[in-house]
Amino acid sequence: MSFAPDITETLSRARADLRMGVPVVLSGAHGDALVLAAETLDAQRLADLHALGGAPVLAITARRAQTLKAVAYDGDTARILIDAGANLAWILGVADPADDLKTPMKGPLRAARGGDAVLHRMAITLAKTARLLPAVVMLDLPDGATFAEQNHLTRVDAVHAAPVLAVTSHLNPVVSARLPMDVSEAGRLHVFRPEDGGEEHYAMEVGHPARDTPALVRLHSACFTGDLMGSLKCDCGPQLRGAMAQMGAEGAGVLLYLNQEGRGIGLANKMRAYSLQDQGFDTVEANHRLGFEDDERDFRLGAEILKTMGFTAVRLLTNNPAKIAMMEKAGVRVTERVPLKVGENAHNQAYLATKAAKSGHLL
Ligand SMILES: Nc1nc2c(ncn2[C@@H]2O[C@H](COP(=O)(O)OP(=O)(O)OP(=O)(O)O)[C@@H](O)[C@H]2O)c(=O)[nH]1
Ligand SMILES: [Zn+2]
Repeated sequence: MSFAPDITETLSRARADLRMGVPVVLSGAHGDALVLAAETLDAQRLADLHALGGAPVLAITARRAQTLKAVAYDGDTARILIDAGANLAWILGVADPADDLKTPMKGPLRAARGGDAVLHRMAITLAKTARLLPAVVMLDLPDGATFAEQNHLTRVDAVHAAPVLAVTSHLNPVVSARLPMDVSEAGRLHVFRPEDGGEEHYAMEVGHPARDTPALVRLHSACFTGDLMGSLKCDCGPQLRGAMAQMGAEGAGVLLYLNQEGRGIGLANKMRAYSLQDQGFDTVEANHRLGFEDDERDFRLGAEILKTMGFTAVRLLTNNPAKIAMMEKAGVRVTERVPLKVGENAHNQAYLATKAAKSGHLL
């Protein structure tokens, strides 16, 4: 018998630790490393890290490295060398593009070449899934197990973690209850909870959609600013209400409300992206400067919820062909794309044009 956390639970702990600024230890096939998220690093822990000696690096994505004109020897990842004199401001300056234009010269940045970046890549994935900036300070450890034990740190077995990080966590239905709404009095809200301790997602069932014919479905990604604040920078609010209205008018449908704020980068990072957009970058460039891909969402979880609810074919309300492709790949047939073109205004015209030009959205 063991009450010890399994690998999925240990990964969840590691994310929580990184968010708090507590280091974690990654143990791989060829060595161990101490990991700290750049965003939550403080001066004391940085001083402690320097005191350990060795050669710490700041692992960033190739996207961020490109902006900084650093060489990504590891393909999608770059290991930037941290000099003994590097202070917190320098590390944050490399990790966070907020002041790129004000203080463009952070380098020249030197990147590590030898060895591999398996643990670094995994640490960046952990930071991303913890909704932090994708930048982590790392130091090789001769004996990670002992170090973790002595310092009471979470230690992740990277070999076991890799396959877990590659798939979406299984979602369990938690509860559903009747929810009369303005678009339909016959509403039912279902809550789904992932096994990895991540954010819950919701399915809003409108009316009583049949399971044996394609249902009208919308996969909606959370947008606090658009859905709730009436932001004019995007079209999310009108899309949410438009989809609900259409389901109400047809008498049936399912709206999945997926908590993937900011195309999966979280609200804090989305606001960082907005700040870059105010400096003249478009929505895609802003994500790249932060070190993210254009779209970090995983729509497989939407497909999983639909299948759990008994839907195998849908009429999908979207302008995004990537959503259709992901649904089909995940085993949900899309029999029809139902366009959802609402909410264009003077503030979001350029944003919608960028999504059409760079992300393949249908106009
Ligand atoms: N990173 C980032 N996310 C944004 C920005 N503007 C809106 N978002 C997020 O983008 C997502 C919009 O998602 P959706 O409307 O579901 O998806 P879509 O890809 O636009 O596709 P359809 O609306 O289905 O055509 C939400 O998670 C928003 O929070 C932005 O400038 N940067
Ligand atoms: Zn939005």
